[in-house]
Amino acid sequence: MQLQDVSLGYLTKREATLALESITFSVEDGEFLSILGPSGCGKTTLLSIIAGLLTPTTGNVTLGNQTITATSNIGYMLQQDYLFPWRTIEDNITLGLKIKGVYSETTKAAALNWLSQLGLADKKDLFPNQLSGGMRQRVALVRMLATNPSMMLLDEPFSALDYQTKLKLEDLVFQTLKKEKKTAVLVTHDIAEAIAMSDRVVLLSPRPGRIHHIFDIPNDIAKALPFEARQHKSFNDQFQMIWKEMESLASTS
Ligand SMILES: Nc1ncnc2c1ncn2[C@@H]1O[C@H](COP(=O)(O)OP(=O)(O)OP(=O)(O)O)[C@@H](O)[C@H]1O
Repeated sequence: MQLQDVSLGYLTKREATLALESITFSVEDGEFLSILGPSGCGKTTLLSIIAGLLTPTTGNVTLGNQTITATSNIGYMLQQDYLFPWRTIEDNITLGLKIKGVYSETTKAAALNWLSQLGLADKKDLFPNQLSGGMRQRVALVRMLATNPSMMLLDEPFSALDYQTKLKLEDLVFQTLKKEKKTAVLVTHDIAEAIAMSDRVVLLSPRPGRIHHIFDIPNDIAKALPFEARQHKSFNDQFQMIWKEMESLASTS
């Protein structure tokens, strides 16, 4: 996936806001990339552009050789799980298949297999309000995987969870996406989460959102499970380095 000189301005009746300016980077196939930055720097806007939901004012975004659009095969996992409360877990995880017109015995079996791999086989006939927050996010992960997307977009998917659940789910998501060799882009406020999960971290500066720096996470951290990565002796050095850069942004904005 490639972003080339992407800028986006929001126009309201009162004012024009340049939310993003000259954003250029690429994400390699199978790479896990995080976008980090202070509130209002344009992270969600950037993710919406990558998803094809917003069209950049200038520049372009391509996946393979094609410009990304809202119909590109991209999966989402968001802070809220957005499961439909009146549908069973099975109906929720197969809904995307039905919408895309690819629902069949084979694709349904694959979705149920994911549910089983993520430890929720016995929950398929329950409704979302009968599950814990962590389980619901696992269902959201299954729903995303069921349509076999080319790329996964994760917008703060762990931030509403308690700390223990969050750490466990980070490992599960990381392991699953790596096993499937999926390309993933994560938006987060959390420096430690970005380091623990990613191959690279893009730090945005605010007003307008620009690339401040792209950090390469050393392999011994990037390739380890997030929980193990957090225990690594050089993890804290990475944290301090990115923390200082974020602090410098806060003091200049
Ligand atoms: N629909 C909109 N109309 C006008 N301005 C907008 C709109 N959405 C976002 N903005 C502005 O664009 C800028 C970037 O917003 P965005 O939500 O992308 O930032 P963010 O980094 O995701 O913030 P946060 O971390 O707080 O969620 C902000 O100045 C915001 O006020």
